[in-house]
Amino acid sequence: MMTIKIAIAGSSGRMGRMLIEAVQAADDVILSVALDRAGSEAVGQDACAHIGKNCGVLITDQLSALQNADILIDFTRPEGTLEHLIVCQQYGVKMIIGTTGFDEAGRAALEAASQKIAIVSAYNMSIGVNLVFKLLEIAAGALSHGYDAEIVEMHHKHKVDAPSGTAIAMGQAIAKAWDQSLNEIAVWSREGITGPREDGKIGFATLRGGDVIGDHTVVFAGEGERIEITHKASNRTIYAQGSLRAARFLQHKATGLYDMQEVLGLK
Ligand SMILES: NC(=O)C1=CN([C@@H]2O[C@H](COP(=O)(O)OP(=O)(O)OC[C@H]3O[C@@H](n4cnc5c(N)ncnc54)[C@H](OP(=O)(O)O)[C@@H]3O)[C@@H](O)[C@H]2O)C=CC1
Ligand SMILES: O=C(O)C1=N[C@H](C(=O)O)C[C@H](O)C1
Repeated sequence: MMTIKIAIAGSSGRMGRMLIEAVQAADDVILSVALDRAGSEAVGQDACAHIGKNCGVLITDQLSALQNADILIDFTRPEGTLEHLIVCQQYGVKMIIGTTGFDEAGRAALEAASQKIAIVSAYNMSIGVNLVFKLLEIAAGALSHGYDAEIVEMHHKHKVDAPSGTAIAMGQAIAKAWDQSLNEIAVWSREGITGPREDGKIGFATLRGGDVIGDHTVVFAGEGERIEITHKASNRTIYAQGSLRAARFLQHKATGLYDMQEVLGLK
């Protein structure tokens, strides 16, 4: 069994810490690089300090350290991920990207880079949410007439993007089943005298507060009944474990852009 050398970006972030812990606990991966951005107080500290361990990998802001990794796992911000993407192409380092909030140009950059390196990019790395995407395909296919789709998500108060990447991906799954483009039929928020709801639209509602890790509900509301499909995360370890599955999957890929459905064999 080959040990995969893992680099982690945003090492002192909520997901970065969780990923370091997961890498430490697994026996087929090893932490070789821990990155944080220049100016972060974490730079120079041992990457495992938050779990009361000394793993001998110091957090660095030097992206050239990436040449010591096989795969970078990146849960940061779009601008950070896009910077890392350039360096990963330079050194032939594969990427697992959990960062949300990319615009069209950002997504195009990932697509272009995937001709040089293998990338898994997914707005949600958990098995549960990826299974929900499948359920949504079935539900939306069966409920394409006479049902209104609404997506409600709630996250912790530190989250900076809205709606969540997962909510957008859920909308995309429904729109695809309806043979539509999400941008054409999404109602991203509502306020004031909105008029009656139009048929065929997908509505989004965003809640932020406290320490909620990630709740998503899709409602299909019809005359006389309502179907609700909900996923609630209670621990970030689901995203870290999904990322490690993606790392094992990427071991056998040289180039290409993949999602978690492909990693989990759900496509
Ligand atoms: N796909 C999935 O399954 C999941 C995706 N996410 C996504 O992951 C991302 C991170 O979430 P979370 O860990 O909660 O966020 P945090 O804010 O806790 O952590 C972000 C980390 O990235 C660093 N960072 C911020 N900007 C940059 C930059 N420009 N360059 C390099 N590093 C940077 C931060 O450093 P500093 O503190 O110095 O700013 C911090 O260490 C979000 O986009 C979130 O939506 C989250 C959970 C699951
Ligand atoms: O920022 C978060 O925390 C999360 N972000 C992802 C998203 O935007 O969908 C995934 C998960 O919901 C947690």
